[in-house]
Amino acid sequence: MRVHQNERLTLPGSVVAIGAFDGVHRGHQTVISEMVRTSRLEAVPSVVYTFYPPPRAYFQGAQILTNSDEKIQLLKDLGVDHVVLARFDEAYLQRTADDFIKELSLINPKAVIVGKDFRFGNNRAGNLTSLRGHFPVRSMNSICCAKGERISSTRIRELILQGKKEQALPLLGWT
Ligand SMILES: Cc1cc2nc3c(=O)[nH]c(=O)nc-3n(C[C@H](O)[C@H](O)[C@H](O)COP(=O)(O)O)c2cc1C
Ligand SMILES: Nc1ncnc2c1ncn2[C@@H]1O[C@H](COP(=O)(O)OP(=O)(O)OP(=O)(O)O)[C@@H](O)[C@H]1O
Repeated sequence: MRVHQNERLTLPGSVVAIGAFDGVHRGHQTVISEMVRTSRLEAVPSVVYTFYPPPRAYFQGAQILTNSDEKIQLLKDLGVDHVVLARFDEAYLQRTADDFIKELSLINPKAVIVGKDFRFGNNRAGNLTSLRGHFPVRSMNSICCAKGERISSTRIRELILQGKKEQALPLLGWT
């Protein structure tokens, strides 16, 4: 697996999943495994485009579940070919939705996998509709825990803050 920081990745074809992926929890693992499977079917490399620090940590001071090294190792274990680790800072936030679309165009995605409420670009101007104007976009159904709740980094952070680590660990699902 190759990690790209502060450099533009260029590929003739790819399948890409975009998101914070903080904790690389069981929901993320399902999304990424499915993305890797699709990339193999399409015979193109798999790419995870992620941010560090996670946007929620940057904006809301949320606890970070995995530092960048831990996140990279977990992504490697899932069979990902390339990780773009965008440094999420004041300069990055200035990039427009068009800038982001241009950057994604460099990897010629055959599929872009994002959450249903994904926003991108300065002032969160880009959304699923604008992304769909340029690439085939997919969202996955929610992976839920045994109690039926959607697994999320936010839920796991809450459990850890409440001292319920024994409930958080199965949601992270690291083995
Ligand atoms: C190029 C780029 C610029 C962004 N600029 C802003 C911004 O100005 N304000 C903001 O609240 N979020 C900004 N974001 C963050 C997104 O709103 C969002 O948190 C991020 O894409 C992570 O998606 P996720 O929440 O689905 O994991 C930007 C994201 C990207 C990719
Ligand atoms: N439980 C889940 N089931 C299916 N897909 C998920 C699940 N959790 C996250 N994803 C997907 O993983 C990608 C990255 O999501 P993100 O990092 O925003 O996760 P999150 O756990 O919802 O984070 P947060 O709670 O901090 O908002 C998105 O495509 C999102 O839809």
